[in-house]
Amino acid sequence: MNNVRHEEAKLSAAHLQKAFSHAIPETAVILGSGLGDFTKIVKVLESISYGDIPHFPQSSVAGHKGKLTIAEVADGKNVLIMEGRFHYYEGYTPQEVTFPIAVFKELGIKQLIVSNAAGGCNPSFTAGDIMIIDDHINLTGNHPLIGKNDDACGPRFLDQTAPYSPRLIALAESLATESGVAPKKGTYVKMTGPTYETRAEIKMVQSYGADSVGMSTVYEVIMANYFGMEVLGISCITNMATGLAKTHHNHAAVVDVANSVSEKFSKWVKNIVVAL
Ligand SMILES: O=P(O)(O)O[C@@H]1C[C@H](O)[C@@H](CO)O1
Ligand code: HPA
Repeated sequence: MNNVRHEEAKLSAAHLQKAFSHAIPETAVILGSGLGDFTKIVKVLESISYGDIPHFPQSSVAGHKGKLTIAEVADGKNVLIMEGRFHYYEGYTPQEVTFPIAVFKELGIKQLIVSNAAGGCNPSFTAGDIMIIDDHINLTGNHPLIGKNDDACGPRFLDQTAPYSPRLIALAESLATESGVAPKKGTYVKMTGPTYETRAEIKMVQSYGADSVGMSTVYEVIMANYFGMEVLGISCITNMATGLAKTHHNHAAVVDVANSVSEKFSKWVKNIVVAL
């Protein structure tokens, strides 16, 4: 089996190009759990439900709306927004999780801003912090590029020296203060979920250098790297990770904290998109 569902991605992209009345922007944003309020500070132009896009998977997680939206961030500057993503723990294969990225490639997306809700593993963090992802660890035991490689799509052996664009990180940092954020920077570890981690697992990932831990993002970033997109990754630290937190975890609390930082996160991301 091919690692990229190229023909299906082409069909989805062709459908979207016809269905959207606006031109497809060059920048896309994936909104993590509870970060959907980004659409409230931009001018939404039009949306298409995932269910109406051929071959697209469906979102099943609270805090993930399940539509693809074109919005205006400034005069003449639009962005494509994925309101909800797909997770490995939902039963999707890594190829299904990253299918939207293959569609983005067909749509001509050049920059991808990917966000998530995550647990903080770095003891200097607190819930409500925002972290620029500057590296990641894939601890899932699976990988979206496994399968027969089509060299026309991307290389068989993909370099991962800088999965997150130094240019976009510098841009995000330069716009932080005026956007009202003081971002941390660090390494995001992707576990499969759907359980939150045990105390021992968090000790293990801390020893690996993890600053945040979550259940998404990395497959999407690998696929975007494969297609040569520039990637910016942002974790919203919704809770301190297991063993560092004073309370037990639950998804409603994760979404609540993400909602509470959503305003400054959104302002920052909007400023970044405008500056691109
Ligand atoms: O989609 P993201 O990574 O933002 O969502 C996180 C990980 C799980 O889906 C969920 C756990 O609360 O939030
Ligand atoms: N662990 C994994 N995923 C998460 C967490 C966490 O503590 N918080 C939000 N998403």
